[in-house]
Amino acid sequence: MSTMLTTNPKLILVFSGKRKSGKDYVTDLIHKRLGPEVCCILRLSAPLKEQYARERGLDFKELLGSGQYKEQYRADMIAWGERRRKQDPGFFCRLAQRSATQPVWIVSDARRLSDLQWFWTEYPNQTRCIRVEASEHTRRQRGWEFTSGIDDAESECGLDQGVDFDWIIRNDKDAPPLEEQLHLLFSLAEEKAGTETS
Ligand SMILES: Nc1ncnc2c1ncn2[C@@H]1O[C@H](COP(=O)(O)OP(=O)(O)O)[C@@H](O)[C@H]1O
Ligand SMILES: C[C@@](O)(CCOP(=O)(O)OP(=O)(O)O)CC(=O)O
Repeated sequence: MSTMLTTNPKLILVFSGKRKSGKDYVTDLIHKRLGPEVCCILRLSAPLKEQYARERGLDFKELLGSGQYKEQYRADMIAWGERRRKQDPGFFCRLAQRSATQPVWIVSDARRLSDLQWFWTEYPNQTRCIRVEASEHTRRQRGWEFTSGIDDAESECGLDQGVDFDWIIRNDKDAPPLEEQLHLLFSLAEEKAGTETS
């Protein structure tokens, strides 16, 4: 199924990172700083969870949350999503961007090379890839526990090698403040959106 690309963004920031590394925390911070007129957050997992919840009569909002509810279904959602991606690697990317109209898009949850390749192919000049990193100690403090079949599978490891990220954001207590690490990214976004203040 091919979806017409509905708008032409100036900048697409594609984030990835392990569970509890802080993808949502960092992208929410950027969204608050740039504002909803300038940027929107696209979650590739949102259309997946919406369809999965509909098919199984589950609570979509709970699946979008960060609690234990989604963890119960994560393995099955991964398998369900991978079956869809096998037929059409860009399926969730197209659905996630269909109503985006702002000049800056923040994709908060890329997990596979096919996710990055879709954006690089459709928007080669606008796409930048950012990796959010946190130590396992930090992630455990945030509620992460290693789960075999998930944390050693493509959903969590698909971008561990072979990607030359444009930025790496270290999201640990001993890392430089996020505002400092994100400074150049904020400047780029404001320049591309034409909102930079001199
Ligand atoms: N720099 C930070 N300072 C304080 N809390 C953080 C920070 N980064 C992440 N968190 C918290 O850790 C938890 C996991 O972060 P989240 O962004 O949901 O991770 P991910 O989306 O990568 O799974 C959330 O409760 C979030 O509020
Ligand atoms: C089936 C998934 O889309 C579920 C992703 O759920 P979240 O995006 O909520 O995950 P984290 O925020 O990293 O904990 C993963 C996939 O492989 O597509």
